[in-house]
Amino acid sequence: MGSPVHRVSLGDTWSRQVHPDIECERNLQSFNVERLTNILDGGAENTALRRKVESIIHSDPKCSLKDNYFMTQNECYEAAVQRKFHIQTIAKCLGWSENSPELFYAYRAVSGEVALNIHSLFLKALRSLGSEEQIAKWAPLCNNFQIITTYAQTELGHGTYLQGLETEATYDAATQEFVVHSPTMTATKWWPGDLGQSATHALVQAQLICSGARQGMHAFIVPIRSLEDHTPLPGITVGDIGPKMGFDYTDHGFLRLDHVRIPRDNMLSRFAQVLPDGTYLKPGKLQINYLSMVITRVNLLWGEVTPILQKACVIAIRYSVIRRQSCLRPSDPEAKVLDHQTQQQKLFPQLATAYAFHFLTSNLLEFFHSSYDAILNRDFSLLPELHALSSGLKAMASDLCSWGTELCHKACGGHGYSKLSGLPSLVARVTAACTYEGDNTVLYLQMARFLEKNYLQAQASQDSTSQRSLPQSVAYLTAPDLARCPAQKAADFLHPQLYTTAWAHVAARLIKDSVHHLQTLMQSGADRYEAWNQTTVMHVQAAKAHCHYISVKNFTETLDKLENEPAIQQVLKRLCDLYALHGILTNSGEFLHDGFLSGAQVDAVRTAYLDLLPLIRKDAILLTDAFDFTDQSLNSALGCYDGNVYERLFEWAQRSPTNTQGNPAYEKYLRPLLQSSRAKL
Ligand SMILES: CCCCCCCCCCCCCCCC(=O)SCCNC(=O)CCNC(=O)[C@H](O)C(C)(C)COP(=O)(O)OP(=O)(O)OC[C@H]1O[C@@H](n2cnc3c(N)ncnc32)[C@H](O)[C@@H]1OP(=O)(O)O
Ligand SMILES: Cc1cc2nc3c(=O)[nH]c(=O)nc-3n(C[C@H](O)[C@H](O)[C@H](O)COP(=O)(O)OP(=O)(O)OC[C@H]3O[C@@H](n4cnc5c(N)ncnc54)[C@H](O)[C@@H]3O)c2cc1C
Repeated sequence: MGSPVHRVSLGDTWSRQVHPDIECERNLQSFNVERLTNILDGGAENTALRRKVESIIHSDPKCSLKDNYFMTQNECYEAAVQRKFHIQTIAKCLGWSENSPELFYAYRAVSGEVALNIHSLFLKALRSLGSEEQIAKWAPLCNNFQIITTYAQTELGHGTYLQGLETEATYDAATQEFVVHSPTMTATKWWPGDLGQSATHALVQAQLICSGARQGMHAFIVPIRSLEDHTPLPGITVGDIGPKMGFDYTDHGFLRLDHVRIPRDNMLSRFAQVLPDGTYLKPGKLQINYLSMVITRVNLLWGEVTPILQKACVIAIRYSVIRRQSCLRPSDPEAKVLDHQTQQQKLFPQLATAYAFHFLTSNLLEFFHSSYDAILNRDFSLLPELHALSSGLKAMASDLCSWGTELCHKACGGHGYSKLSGLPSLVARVTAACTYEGDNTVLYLQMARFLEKNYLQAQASQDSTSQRSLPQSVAYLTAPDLARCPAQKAADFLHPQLYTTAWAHVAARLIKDSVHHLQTLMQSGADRYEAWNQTTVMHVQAAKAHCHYISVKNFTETLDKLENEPAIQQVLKRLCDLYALHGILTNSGEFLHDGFLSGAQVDAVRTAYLDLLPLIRKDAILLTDAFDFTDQSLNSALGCYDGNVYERLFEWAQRSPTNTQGNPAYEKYLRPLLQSSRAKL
């Protein structure tokens, strides 16, 4: 069993007791929390390893997140570099390698708040786009931090439309070099993380120009700062882009290149090559150069986006059993706010989503691992499905995690607005995920294009004798469809088969409608481009419904695998039911539209949904404990395991420099103001 000592980890001398209002929530365990933690970790041995790593990291004060909330942007950055440095030192001592679970757990322990995150993204890009020789040359330099790297793709003028990138890499056969150049102001690289103050090398995505022909976006390794004294190299203008909504600990930067020469070998050449004489060997499809984005989208969902919502749920739900407000009946003591039905209705769908996305992203990661090696070896058969899934699910997960984290912050009332709750920084961080690594609308549209193609293929194979099977995630497009939902009472909506089929029905209808609308516009004379733009709102809706279907189906399949864990299966089934039904209620128009559900059936969904809330309420704290975040990684005065919210909030506020530095405005403005009014008293 994980001892509570592990979780009561802040070690505050005044906090020896767990608050009785949270302690009583843990008295009646309807399932084994430790076992659920093991399932979430992918095995008891992983839980043990994670806790071992956490105790190493937390025992080093240099890795602490304490007082982060009182720092300026520069102080945050410096502290994040210090944490990175110390984690690397520990990793070196203990032999934790680049992609080891130990390093992943170490970053989780410090909530990912380290500098040089994009350095790892560079490595992932190198491993996917670089030749074996290039990997052998550059990876060890990165791993040993002999160089610090960034991924410089986005420009002032373009982030989404990669074909519009303006940075040029022109091959000079006479010297066998590329000349990398920013021809315009808008070609300036803008946003790359670790670029502002840290990186010595950038992976610059630029338009390859070879023998006068433009060949599209390719990746080039460009040295940008001296390895001697860190000053910008000739031809390089580099700096920080200034204050942002969040991510203070990351130095997002800008970069201008003035005819910077790099050797021919610095173009990553797993899929495309320029020979010494300037002959260009095509990679097949240009978009294979986008592979590193697929990898990053999948990894970010697992390592960044989903854990943020999980943490927000832990903080808001723990706080909601300590916070008391109003009496449910006049004679009662004040109620825990979590006992208000509306509070449950705010928080439990977020908790259900956090679990749904944990299992969903874990599955996506598995699909990624099973197809990645084949892709590297130029078998691209699974790439379209992987690209569509990683795009669509990135968009859905970051949208819903962002929405849910914001809701958790609002559900904590005034204290949720304090940075000391930990929630504002989580909101700021997860909001960025809706934009970075591809704007969500744009990514939904990538998924929609895949859906359109497969829908048309499904239609074609129905009309012909040759049946070509569809990718697994869209196989339902050929399955028989019910026109009406057979449910007769609320309890019928608690059958996973029933609500999964309902989601499949809605997704298939929206895909069909969007494709038909597109075709109708084209038949009436619009060209494909115009017709596509006129139907993109419908395509996004269809892609969202499809992603929702995938997530519901995945959650139900996860439950099926838990047959040997009946208590855990039962508690997770409630979350799965809630996730699916919440989705139906918030999109009820789509289910009513063609009469698949009647008004009475939507009422029955609502009844089933509301009946789930008190059942989940009993287990709510245990379900948040099961995520097993340490207090240090939560870094929240509201969310600690022991529930001593008010004492901690008060104590942390005392540490604000504002309380010790004196008030410079007093002498200059307040005193004169007060004194001028005193004369009139
Ligand atoms: C890591 C560990 C975590 C731990 C915790 C760390 C802390 C966490 C810190 C936060 C870290 C933030 C890190 C942010 C780092 C950035 O933000 S880096 C910059 C990311 N930028 C983007 O994502 C740009 C988005 N834009 C795009 O991807 C492309 O421009 C678009 C939207 C796909 C369009 O491209 P296009 O060339 O116009 O292509 P398009 O005509 O749409 O499609 C042509 C074909 O290519 C296919 N295609 C398009 N893209 C792809 C692709 N990627 N693959 C395969 N096929 C593709 C299409 O499906 C289509 O196929 P067909 O239909 O023809 O069969
Ligand atoms: C915190 C953070 C970290 C980042 N880190 C990096 C990094 O390390 N390296 C890097 O290179 N970049 C990085 N970026 C940049 C990021 O990848 C881009 O901002 C992102 O890809 C979105 O592109 P954009 O800014 O050009 O948005 P735009 O495309 O200009 O989006 C503006 C609006 O236009 C809409 N739009 C654009 N195109 C279409 C279309 N085809 N169809 C419909 N609607 C459209 C969008 O939906 C959006 O509403 C980072 C950004 C942030 C915020």
